[in-house]
Formats: sequence, structure tokens, C-alpha cells
Amino acid sequence: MQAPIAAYLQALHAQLAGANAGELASYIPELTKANPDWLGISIVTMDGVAYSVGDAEQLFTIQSISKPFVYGMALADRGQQAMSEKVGVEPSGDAFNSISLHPQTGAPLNPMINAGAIATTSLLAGRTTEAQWQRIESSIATFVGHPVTVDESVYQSESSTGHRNRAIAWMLKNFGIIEGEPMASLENYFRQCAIEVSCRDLAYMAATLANGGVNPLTGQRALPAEHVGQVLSVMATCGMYDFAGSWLYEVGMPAKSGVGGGVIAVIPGRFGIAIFSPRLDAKGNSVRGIEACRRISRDFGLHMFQQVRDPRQALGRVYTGADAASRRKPVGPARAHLQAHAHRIKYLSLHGMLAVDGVEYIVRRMLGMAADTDCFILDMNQVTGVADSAALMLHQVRRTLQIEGKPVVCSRVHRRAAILQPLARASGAQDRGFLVFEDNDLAVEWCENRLLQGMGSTEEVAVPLADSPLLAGYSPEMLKLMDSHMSTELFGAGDTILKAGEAGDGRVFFIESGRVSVLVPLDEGGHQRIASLGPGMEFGEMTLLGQTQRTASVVADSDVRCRVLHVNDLEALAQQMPEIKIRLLENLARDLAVKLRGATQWIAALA
Ligand SMILES: NC(=O)CC[C@H](N)C(=O)O
Repeated sequence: MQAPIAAYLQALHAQLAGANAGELASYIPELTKANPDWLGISIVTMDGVAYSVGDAEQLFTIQSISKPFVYGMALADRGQQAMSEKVGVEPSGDAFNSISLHPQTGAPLNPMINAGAIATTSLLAGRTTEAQWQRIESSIATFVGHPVTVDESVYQSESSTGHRNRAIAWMLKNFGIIEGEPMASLENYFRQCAIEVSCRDLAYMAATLANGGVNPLTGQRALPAEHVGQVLSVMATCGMYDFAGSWLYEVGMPAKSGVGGGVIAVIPGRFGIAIFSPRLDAKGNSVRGIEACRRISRDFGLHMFQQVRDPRQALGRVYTGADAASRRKPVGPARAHLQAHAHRIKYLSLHGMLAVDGVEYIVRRMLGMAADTDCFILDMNQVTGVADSAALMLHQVRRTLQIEGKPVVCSRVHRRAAILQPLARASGAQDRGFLVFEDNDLAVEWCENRLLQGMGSTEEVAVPLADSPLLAGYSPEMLKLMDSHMSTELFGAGDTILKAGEAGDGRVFFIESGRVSVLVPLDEGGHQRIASLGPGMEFGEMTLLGQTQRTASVVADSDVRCRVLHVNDLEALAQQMPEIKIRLLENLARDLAVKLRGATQWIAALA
């Protein structure tokens, strides 16, 4: 079955195939050898899938489409400030080969016209023009996703007839815009324009810009993220030369054309588009390239000023701890207390790439329900990313609510998840940042423990050994025998009870009262909290399955009282009463199966 986009491109190709307005470029003689009927169209998605039709594999020279990419290289090499002193960012309204220089400084108005591009090429890093050329060739290859070559005949054809560009280069030298020998760097400019690409290659280059500077197929970064917006801005205002105004008005996509017949358009975060059709209009833009982009923009609703995104989509279901209690089964007064107050645990399921508009809506909803809330859980399972600006807003609302005694925690975030970085950056050194739980049950249980503390007694809620999920199904006789072989260990707030990396010593801890944090070391240093455990919960249990090294640290957050079982004692008990060990391992296996299912769902959600 043909994908709908492929079918659309097939139809678009058929509609345009008959259009024959425009002429081949002739001022570079070699370009007249192109087949005027060539027509290729390609679209590349943000996960690197290319849809192509027609002559999408036909090689031709990139010409001016190289300019925004080389401009990005120069920004990366010199920085935006230094570049702005040499080349402006203002649309000239003139033709691409006009000598549009600032009257006083001689700086070209923008890097898309020849004057700006010739200056830009001379400003690349590299002690020699050969080194600068290597910079161009390897960077373009990263944008394309494979090595590229130069069409030597087109290069020679332009170098031997490019007198206007030579005059421009000497003018730039005269104003000190070009610092070195102008003719040498001009040859690099001619060579960069003669790099051979296909329509499909151009679509991957455009998609790399749409994907924040990372090639969506190879995963290689071609341009630092902070320069992508700058490159797209000059493409939007100057990329189509003295057609730029009409282009932005009608098509609404950052774009760049070339006299070889290529056109690229970039929809940030969505698509890279390329069309190849050598017939040009009087402004040097591909006639069918413009028409194809105009129709794609209209038919796919891609005009960047027509985007309608509903920020409320960032927030999915909102429910409470009464709708989804933890798997611990409280008894007696604790059960009654939770039934009366669990609705004060608010649970928000967040979605997609979190940006400022979506988080503004989430924060507004949280503040709107805060009066009736004891703690918030943000389920991050469906979150694909968090913009730094959005992470800062989430951090601020967490701090605001924490001061009111209403913590905000995150659930279903694997300890290596990429979204932890912006969240950690937002909290900086101010505090430990969000408490993060790998699964919902741990998060809800932590919130329930907070509610249980509020049972009107200052005494920390104690949960007897009999209520430990690991000992579920034990008879009173089994409990009595187990208890007689256990010790009691007390810890003060801040004590490190277990240390990641240490050899396991066979102890399993059953928390009777108090709370501990489970911390895992991060590759980049520091620790990430992955769970907070309270009364009735246990840690160190993996030693029962033969684990020889502790994989996480456990730190007491308050005074903690634990009942401690040594694995050797369990063996001795099992001799007397095998059921003691069988039942315990069954409970442990069941608990791990539930955690494994949660992790599998989490991995599946990421796929
Ligand atoms: N618009 C273009 O593609 C022009 C590029 C060509 N190499 C020139 O300098 O004239």
C-alpha cells in the first residue's frame, strides 16, 4: 500500500510535469547542459524517512543553497557577534548578484546574496583556504549524511566566467570585510557552489535544519543548536532574494534556492522539503520549485504563521489517589484515613514536547486545584522532551507549592531519561530537584505515606512487619519464626544505610517507621533519586536473588527503624520451614514482574 504522502507527491509531480515556464541558467555555461524537464520532489520526516518522486536521485550542483549551511559554519566558527560585524542580516530586496553593501562599512546586507556569501566563505575557521575548504566539504557531508564531490566542469565554468563575483570579492577586500587574499577564498566559494547533490540529499539537509541541527537519519550533529534559528531566520527573510517577501507571504517557510534548479524549504520540528527543476524565473528561482512548495504549504497547512497548536494537549488525564491507590494494602485506621483523604493526591498525565505554552496551562490547572491537594504527581511517561524554558516553569511551580507544603514529584521517568537533564538544569544547585519515581505505584505510595503522617499523631506511622508485601501470605507461626531471626537497626536522618557499588552483605531491610531515599549515581556525577520508601516497604531485597553488589545508595530522610533479615538466616529458616523462603521469593518475583511490566511499558512508550 502506497503511503499517503508518497501518493500526494506522485500526483503533485504529475500536475507539474507539464509546466515548462522558465529558462536554464546560462551565465555559467556548463549549467545549460541540464535537462530542463528534470523534476524531483523529496520530503524528509524528523525520524529520517524520505518520500521521493521523479528525478530525486539526479545529481546537480547545489549553487546558492550552500550559502545558509556555510553561514551556519561561520556562525559556529566566529560567533554571531563577530559575524554580524562582517555580514548583515537585512533583506536587500535586490537580485542575488547585486553589489548590496552597507554604504559606510561595506558590509554585505545579508549572507544569502553573493556578496554576503563570498564574505562568509572567507570568514570560516582555517589557517589556509585549503583548511577552509575541508571545513566546507566535511560539514556539508554531515548535513547530507554521506561524502560529497564537486562537479569540476561546473566549477571551472564558473571560475572562468565569474568576473562579477571577482569584482565583488575585491570590493569586500577593499572594505576589509575579506581579511585574506580575496581570490583564494573566492575559489572556495565557486567550489562550494559546484558541490553535487541530489534532490533527496537536499531534503536531508533541510531536515537537519528542521531537526535542530542534527541529521535525522545519521544522528550526527551538523550545526550547534543555538545557530539553527539564526540560519532559518535569514533563509526566511532573504533566502529567495527579491522574491523573499512574496515567498513568506504565500508559502511561509524558511527556504533557499539555487541556479542549479534546487529549492529547499524547512518546517522546524516537522519536515525538510526539496525540489529540483532547472528552469528558472527572472529572479533565478526554480519555477516548478516555487509552485511545488506553494502547493505543499497550502495542502499540508505548513505556513509557519498558520500553525494552530492547542497547548492544552500537553495535559492529558487528571485524577486522584482515590482513583488509583498504591498496591500496598493498608489496614485499620490507615486504610480509613486514606479513603478519606486520598483524593488530595492529584495525578496529572503530561504529553508530548513540553514547551512554555503547554506548561503555562499545566501550571494554571495545578494552582487551580492546589487548595484541595496535598501532593502532585506528574506522570512523564508520554513526555517526549522538555524545553529548558518549560523546565524552569515546572521547577518554579514545584518550589512555590513545596513552600506551601505541597510537593510535586515525577513518575514513570527512567533514571537515564533525557528529560531529566533540562529538569536538573532548571533546579541548578538550588535543591535536589524533582523527586523522580520509576513507576506510579512508588509515587502514589510516597504520597500516601505523607497523608498517613497527617493522621493527627506526631509519631511517624509505623507499619508492622506483618504488613510487608514481601511477607504476604505468611501464617502467624511463620511470622513469629521469621521475626525471631531478625534484628532491629536504627538510623538517623542523613545516615547512608547502603552505598552504591559496595559489596552486598546479605542484609534485607524492612522499614517499620521513617523514610529513606534511593539514589543512583549519574554518569556525569551526582545522584538521582529514583524512589522514596516509607513504612511497610523494603530495600536491599535483591541480595535474596544473589546480587553481590549494591546498585543504589539508600539514605535516611528521617529517623528510621528497620527490621533486618540476613540471607544466611533465611537459609537456616528454610531448613526448618521451606514455606518461609518459598512464599517470600514468590512475593519478590511478583513484585519484580509488576516493576518489569512498568519498565516494558515505559520502553515501549519511548519506541
Ligand atoms: N543564486 C545562485 O545560485 C547563484 C550562485 C552562483 N554560484 C553565483 O555566484 O552566481
